[in-house]
Amino acid sequence: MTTHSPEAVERVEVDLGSRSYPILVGPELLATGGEHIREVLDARRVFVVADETVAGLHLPAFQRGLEQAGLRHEAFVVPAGEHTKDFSHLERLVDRLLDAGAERRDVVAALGGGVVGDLAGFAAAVTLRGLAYVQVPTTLLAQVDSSVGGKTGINTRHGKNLVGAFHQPSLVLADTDVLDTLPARELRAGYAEVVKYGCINDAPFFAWLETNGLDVLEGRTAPRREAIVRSCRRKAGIVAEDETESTGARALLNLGHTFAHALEAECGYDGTLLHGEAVAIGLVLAAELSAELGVCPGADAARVRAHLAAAGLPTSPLDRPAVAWSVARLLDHMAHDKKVRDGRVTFVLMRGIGAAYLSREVPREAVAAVLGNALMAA
Ligand SMILES: NC(=O)c1ccc[n+]([C@@H]2O[C@H](COP(=O)([O-])OP(=O)(O)OC[C@H]3O[C@@H](n4cnc5c(N)ncnc54)[C@H](O)[C@@H]3O)[C@@H](O)[C@H]2O)c1
Ligand SMILES: O=C(O)C(=O)C[C@@H](O)[C@H](O)[C@H](O)COP(=O)(O)O
Ligand SMILES: [Zn+2]
Repeated sequence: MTTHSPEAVERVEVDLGSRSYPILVGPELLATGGEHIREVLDARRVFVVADETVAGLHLPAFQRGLEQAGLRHEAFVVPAGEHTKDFSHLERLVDRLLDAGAERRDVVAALGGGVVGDLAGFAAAVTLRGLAYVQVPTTLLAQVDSSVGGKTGINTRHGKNLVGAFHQPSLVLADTDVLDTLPARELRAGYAEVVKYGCINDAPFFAWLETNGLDVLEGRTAPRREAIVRSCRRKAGIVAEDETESTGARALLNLGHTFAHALEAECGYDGTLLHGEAVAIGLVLAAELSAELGVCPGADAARVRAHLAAAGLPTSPLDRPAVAWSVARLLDHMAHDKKVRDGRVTFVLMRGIGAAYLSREVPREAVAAVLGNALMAA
């Protein structure tokens, strides 16, 4: 086994006063996870939540690390996939924590992708009115986005992430080695959220991705770590400015998501569109809506589409031709967006790559026109 120097691990701080925490990014963090947990928490016992796939691949290494650090632990395995982010699995998980005699000094560890992170984080938020938890993200998406910032929750029949809580983790351990087992489709899906940061407020990062994106996807160590660290820095900065999405800054992280959540809801979370794939299409539609409204150069919208396509991501709902897409139904889903105020959806638009902003002035007809164009066969 290769051993890496401690310098190979980079540290990003999420600065939230008493709720601040570090994100560690680098190799072998599963093996050293127990020690890192001990550095930040006086843990009595660690309840590890993982889905079946991740449990088979990475749970033993994480458990060994906990044992080496002298931490007692217990594992709860949940089914893989978006359907697990629901009331029934939340209830089961909370019951299992209580059956195991959870106490306030126990810690939940979410070992997995965004589904496990959101579900286990929410279970931690509500069990005994709040257990500490650590995020151990194992997908690219979770390492660059869902493990950071404390949004936890589940989907309901009304839509995506509609029940949840802001509950910050005490530590994020992003072990870059675990990405070696991640299927290529999942890796690409996570890459869409990386591109999102470039679109929001980091045009040089977007340009860097245009040059280095394929290296990131192919797993070259330095560019991959650079992309993860830079994404975490961007997200940490925005979260520190507006932890609970109350001033508007954090809503920028929702770029592309008003469309994405509607697309996911329309597919019934059945895996036709992964979250990151829906975000890729959503980024293109948000850029095209901005161009349609005359606020964003068409050339920038074209760059967003071209880069996501070059990364092998879908850029149009028609990339999933088996779905009977309908503009009216997508608009209905958007009406449940959490950014609705007085019945109007707040959109995240772009004045160009790296210049996202919020607008409450987007006419429904413009959104319908962009969706209509997207659903017209090429
Ligand atoms: N809380 C937030 O801020 C936030 C941000 C972005 C996305 N999300 C949520 O995250 C979810 C999507 O997360 P995701 O894309 O990580 O999906 P996921 O958690 O479903 O993981 C994707 C698949 O990869 C498998 N997997 C995970 N790690 C693996 C590994 N190392 N090797 C092999 N297989 C592995 C999983 O078993 C699963 O089948 C969505 O529910 C989305 O809403 C939340
Ligand atoms: O952390 C945030 O804030 C985000 O918006 C990140 C998104 O990538 C993520 O998909 C998030 O779960 C969406 O949040 P929601 O509040 O729109 O459900
Ligand atoms: Zn997202």
